[in-house]
Amino acid sequence: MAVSSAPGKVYLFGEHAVVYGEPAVPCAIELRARVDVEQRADSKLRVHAEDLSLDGFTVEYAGEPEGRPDVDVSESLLNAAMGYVDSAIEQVRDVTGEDDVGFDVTIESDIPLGAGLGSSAAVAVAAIDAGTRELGTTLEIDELAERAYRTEHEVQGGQASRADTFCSATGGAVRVEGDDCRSLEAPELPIVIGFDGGAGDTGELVAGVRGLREEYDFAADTVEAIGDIVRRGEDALATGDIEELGRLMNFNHGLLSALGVSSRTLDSMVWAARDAGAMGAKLTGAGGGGCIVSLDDTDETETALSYTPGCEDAFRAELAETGVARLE
Ligand SMILES: Nc1ncnc2c1ncn2[C@@H]1O[C@H](COP(=O)(O)OP(=O)(O)O)[C@@H](O)[C@H]1O
Ligand SMILES: C[C@@](O)(CCOP(=O)(O)O)CC(=O)O
Ligand SMILES: [Mg+2]
Repeated sequence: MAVSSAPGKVYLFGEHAVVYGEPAVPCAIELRARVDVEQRADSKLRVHAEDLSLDGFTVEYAGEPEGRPDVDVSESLLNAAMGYVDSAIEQVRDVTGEDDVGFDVTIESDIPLGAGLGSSAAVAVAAIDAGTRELGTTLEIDELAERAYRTEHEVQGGQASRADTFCSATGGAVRVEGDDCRSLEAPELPIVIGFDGGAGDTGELVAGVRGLREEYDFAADTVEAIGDIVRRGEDALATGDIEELGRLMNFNHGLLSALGVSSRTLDSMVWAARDAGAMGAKLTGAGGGGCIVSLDDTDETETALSYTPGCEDAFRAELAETGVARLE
């Protein structure tokens, strides 16, 4: 058996715009997905994922050729739920050339699903890493990140950036622009996360922004303006100017909101954080529901969020210096 874990992330800046070639700066956090992979004697794929629930069902499912799990949900919901693991295993088969190999896969994760903290990327990175190692191949980190990106690209309907997967594979703060992926020096950041208990569908939200961008020049300009914010944000990170980082995060949230990917609860958590004195607050990830990220070195934001209607959980997040971890 091989076991790997990989971290989730928050976006300091640049989600969505990064899909269209603008830069983004995500930052890995100490919430991890752990994936155990064991080769089977046959070619079946059996996935045990306790945290994955569909309309209240916890799913244990056998992938092809055993077919779909026996739950009463639509095919599209099922594909959204199962797609990342299925596709990660396809990458393992492709990279090793062992097309008929079967696996038992067990996933345990601290990262809420679909909440903008990059659970999909962490699961893809850890699954591909453990799956390839189980077959005796240890991938370089860049190759692992690239393979995990292909998984996100496929499941998100051909629309994905390398940001989440590179960040999860390498850890730390990173900068991604197209296929240029690099690690960044970052000061210690007082990150506080608010979670509304909900989720958004990344593929759908990305498609929504794409539609706006094609329909309206000013939406395309908004995407470019997010790129400008990221470039200024990089300067602020380099000089350790956390107040400026906060102001830029606020601006970034406004533009994401204009692109239609915020929600009432994300907005109310953002405002609760700002009212409590956070230096900045914005949604993180695809949006629609899920998490906000804010910067505050006092306890005020965490406390205010915990009393904010719609906020289910508020917690401080540490930067994860380690990306993929090879545990067994
Ligand atoms: N613990 C898990 N077990 C199984 N699949 C998971 C797990 N965590 C995430 N996933 C996969 O990732 C998907 C969520 O990814 P996504 O919508 O991109 O949101 P995010 O990456 O922000 O969490 C889930 O629908 C599921 O396919
Ligand atoms: C919206 C996007 O920029 C980030 C999605 O992040 P998450 O899956 O919501 O954690 C999409 C992408 O970069 O592939
Ligand atoms: Mg994702």
